[in-house]
Amino acid sequence: MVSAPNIADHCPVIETKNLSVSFGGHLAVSDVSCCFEEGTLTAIVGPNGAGKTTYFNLISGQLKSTSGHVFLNGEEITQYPVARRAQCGIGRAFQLTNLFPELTVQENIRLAVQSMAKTRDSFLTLWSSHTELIEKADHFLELAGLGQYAKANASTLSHGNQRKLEVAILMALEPRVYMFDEPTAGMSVDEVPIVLDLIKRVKSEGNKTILLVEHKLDVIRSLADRIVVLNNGEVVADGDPTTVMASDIVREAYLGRARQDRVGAAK
Ligand SMILES: Nc1ncnc2c1ncn2[C@@H]1O[C@H](COP(=O)(O)OP(=O)(O)OP(=O)(O)O)[C@@H](O)[C@H]1O
Repeated sequence: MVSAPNIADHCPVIETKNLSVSFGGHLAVSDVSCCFEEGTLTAIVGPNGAGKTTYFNLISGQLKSTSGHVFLNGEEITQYPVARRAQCGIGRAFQLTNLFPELTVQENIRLAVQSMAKTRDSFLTLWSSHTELIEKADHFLELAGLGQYAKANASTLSHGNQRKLEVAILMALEPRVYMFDEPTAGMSVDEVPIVLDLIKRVKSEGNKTILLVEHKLDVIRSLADRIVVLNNGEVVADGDPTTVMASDIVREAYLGRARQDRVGAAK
């Protein structure tokens, strides 16, 4: 067993050490060691099949690693199941699987607020603070720009509004680590800014650690403090966005830009 990082010196919020998983001999994530600090937003990028979602699954607990370790605030959580990791503060927005489609938008958020309150308070306190719970749910509802849909069933919302609701639910759960997997996928151009603003709002709290799997360069540019590039399950670049995006190998192979730029310049 690998010893936990030295908490006295410095302790990243999330750390993966030599993390690997293979599927029938295919190494989908290969020996990935990365630290993610409080107050930062890291974009995990790479071509299709690079291992981004698999790496996310290993951190949030959906998948068990073949080898390696995951730490949260210095505590080893490698063997913890998903629910325990969530209780410890890892929050992940799935592609709409977190929603209760037959409940209203307001009820969906209220459930999240309520589950947070339950972990903190007794039922007696809960009962007396019922109004406070609703007010808090409405606060997240408004933040997500979903006020007008409060009484609508979640299943009746557009895809974009369902994604917003998902982010609002995640915010209501107040995790320490936010994991977003392509949060704007399938959204119309005018819906994207609301989700980006929500993520910026989380970021502005300054004490959250945000991981984002994303393909869209403009989204990465507007949000990321750091980019980690995966290819064939391995980290091939890691650094500040300007440096990583300017790197030829990354632009050409993983972001698909260098060739386009050259073609554009030659015209
Ligand atoms: N449950 C699984 N069983 C077998 N192979 C898997 C499984 N999950 C992922 N893989 C394989 O692992 C590799 C990494 O997949 P992953 O979904 O993590 O890539 P990705 O970078 O998220 O890709 P994309 O950008 O297309 O979503 C791929 O080759 C994929 O086929």
